[in-house]
Amino acid sequence: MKAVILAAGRGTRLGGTVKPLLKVAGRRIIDRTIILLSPYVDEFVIVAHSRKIEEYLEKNWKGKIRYRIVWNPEPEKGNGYSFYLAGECLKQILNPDEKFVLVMGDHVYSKEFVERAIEGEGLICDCNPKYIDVDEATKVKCSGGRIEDIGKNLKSYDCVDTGFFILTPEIFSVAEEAVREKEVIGLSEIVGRAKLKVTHISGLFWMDVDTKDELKKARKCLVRLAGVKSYGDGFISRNLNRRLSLLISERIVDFATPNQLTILTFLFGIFSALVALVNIPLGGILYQINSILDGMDGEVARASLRTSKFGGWLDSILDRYVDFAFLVALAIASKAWLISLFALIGSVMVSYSTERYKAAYFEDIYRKIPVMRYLPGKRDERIFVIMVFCLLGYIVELLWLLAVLTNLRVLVTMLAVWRYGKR
Ligand SMILES: O=P(O)(O)O[C@H]1[C@@H](O)[C@@H](OP(=O)(O)O[C@@H]2[C@@H](O)[C@H](O)[C@@H](O)[C@H](O)[C@@H]2O)[C@H](O)[C@@H](O)[C@@H]1O
Ligand SMILES: Nc1ccn([C@@H]2O[C@H](COP(=O)(O)O)[C@@H](O)[C@H]2O)c(=O)n1
Ligand SMILES: [Mg+2]
Repeated sequence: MKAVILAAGRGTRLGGTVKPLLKVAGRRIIDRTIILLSPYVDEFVIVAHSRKIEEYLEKNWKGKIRYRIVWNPEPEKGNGYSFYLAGECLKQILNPDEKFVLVMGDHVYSKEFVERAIEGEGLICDCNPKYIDVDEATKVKCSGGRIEDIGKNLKSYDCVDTGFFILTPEIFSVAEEAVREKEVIGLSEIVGRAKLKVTHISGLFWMDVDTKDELKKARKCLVRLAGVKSYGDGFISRNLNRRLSLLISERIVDFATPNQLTILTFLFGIFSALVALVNIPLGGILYQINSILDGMDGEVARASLRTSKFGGWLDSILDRYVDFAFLVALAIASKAWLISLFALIGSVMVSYSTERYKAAYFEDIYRKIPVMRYLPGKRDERIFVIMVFCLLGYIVELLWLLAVLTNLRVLVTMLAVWRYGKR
């Protein structure tokens, strides 16, 4: 499938910025579009006006994707003219009934939106837009599953235009006719004339980034939506830690990489263990802060489409070292060596048992065996309990609780896998 990205806009409301090169939640808009469409698209046709786009693609995408640039020297003629120029190029390479994707260069889409939209037909519309200012949106009046009327100033409308289209080459004749008749032509007029089919998608994230406020909102939404893991977060993480880590993640997503955050969080965790050697209450507080910060790497990774097997593996490995270091600090402070050993083994085995399930069954245990999600003893819960007991000064009691809780959880995990998780 081919994809057209209209990237010839002048970005007037953003001071002439080349909007497709704007960084939103750690990814330039054009990168996010290419990454999300690449599983479905074998060649991109990018309509551009700025040489910066050509230079950027040359530096970052040459050899990784097939693309060609169509120059639009007259962006003032409207995005319909840009689409017409793309058509003049696409007509040479598309079969008569071959579908292709058309997206706007300044729109940001979630992975879930693209997965649904790519299966659609015609103009992808949103009946219940949750993230945009509807007053600014292009509205669509439908009749019989097709566009009856389209424009920003419609009084009566059924949905809004998401800027995502699944088209066929027959649209090009409509574009040619429109360009012959008018000096300035909008894409809306072309698809309106064509009475394009409409596919409705609702409740999924997409945004048109035209202003600084929309840029900030898109970043915040992407971090919050993609930032949280679907499963695997414990009670403390879901109800406390994520609320705090997301606030930080949305402020640093454009400046830090997931792996940098993993390493920084690890160093902070080791620091909390060293502090615990001399001041257990303070060490406990720092350990809980470390636990909160440990959510940032994944949040930034998911929001910026930069998750990696290595990063996830590194995150998990370094968490074990932090847990080990802190429990060793408690053992030294309490001199309760034997029970500390059992607490240490149990803590590591909680993580090992769930991660080993993933390696053995190639499934997430929390997805496959839902009851596991409610079993206490996940890292966020352990660390919060450790902080409380450190503040109260009950270290030996804490070590006994951890030793019993963690090893019992591993036993229950084995029973749960035996009962529910075997193939
Ligand atoms: O003992 P468990 O809970 O199994 O340990 C898991 C934990 O290390 C995961 O780390 P991640 O960064 O994904 O989870 C964070 C927690 O560590 C923090 O405590 C919490 O506050 C934060 O919100 C995140 O949930 C590893 O990825 C797993 O591999 C590991 O099993
Ligand atoms: N450097 C990293 C760190 C983490 N990830 C991914 O995030 C998951 C952990 O999510 P948290 O929000 O709980 O930290 C981890 O399993 C990886 O999938 C990453 O890709 N790179
Ligand atoms: Mg993490």
